[in-house]
Amino acid sequence: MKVIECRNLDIRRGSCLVLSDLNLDIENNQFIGIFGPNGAGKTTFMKAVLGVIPTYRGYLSILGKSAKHAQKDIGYIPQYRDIQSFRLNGRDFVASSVRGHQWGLSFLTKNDFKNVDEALSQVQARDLANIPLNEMSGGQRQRLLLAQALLGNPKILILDEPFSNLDPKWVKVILSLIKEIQEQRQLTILLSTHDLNPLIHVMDQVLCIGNQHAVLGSVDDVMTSSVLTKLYGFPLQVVKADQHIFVTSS
Ligand SMILES: Nc1ncnc2c1ncn2[C@@H]1O[C@H](COP(=O)(O)OP(=O)(O)OP(=O)(O)O)[C@@H](O)[C@H]1O
Repeated sequence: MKVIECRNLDIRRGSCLVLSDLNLDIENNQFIGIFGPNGAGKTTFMKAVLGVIPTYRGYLSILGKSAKHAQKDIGYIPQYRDIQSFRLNGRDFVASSVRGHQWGLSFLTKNDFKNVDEALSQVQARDLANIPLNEMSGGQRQRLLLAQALLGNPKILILDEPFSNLDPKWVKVILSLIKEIQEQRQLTILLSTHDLNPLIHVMDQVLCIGNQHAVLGSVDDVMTSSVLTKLYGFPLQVVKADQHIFVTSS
């Protein structure tokens, strides 16, 4: 089943054409790593899928619906969400997004709290329920953001650079958690990153975005010197060694 379908899609931010003539299909239960230079349009693409940026031309279908109508099927962790200074404890923080589509604090039912506790269990964070956010590590807060994204049983998870502030050990921990949840719930995952190496054994395909274009395929097909040189707009070399990928401009 097609989860995301783009046909001749153009996406603009203001007067700038960020993505042009995008054609791609993403199937159900796929883990997609999104890669590309700064400012290429990774966040823009993810926000178009989320239905918060309008598309300019072409066709975009999410789970057979318009992006706006599919919003309830998507869990999202935005880039740079700084929750460090929040005075809430872990459980209240996750609970605060139970009715994410409503303004202000809302009354939560017993069933809502049951769902919050299930989400905390799923990300192995029951022990964080009563701890204030400002006393947690970055990796612990990342678990709570993941718990929030899982509320409402989404079919798609969009994670915008979820590892940017984590050390390699925490990247591994959070990534295994995401993979486990994906397999259990048969989710489609879009995860953007500037380092694909931790994802190599976890993702099904790479979506590389650059120079207004995007290429979707296996790591072997996409992470090549010729594809990256085209998308980055200057000569790049890709070296694969010891199950790692090195991208270099020399
Ligand atoms: N709110 C906005 N209004 C106008 N242009 C924007 C806006 N946000 C981003 N842009 C532009 O859209 C382009 C794509 O930005 P985007 O944030 O999607 O890139 P990215 O690939 O996610 O970058 P990074 O890896 O640095 O996070 C950039 O040229 C950026 O300047």
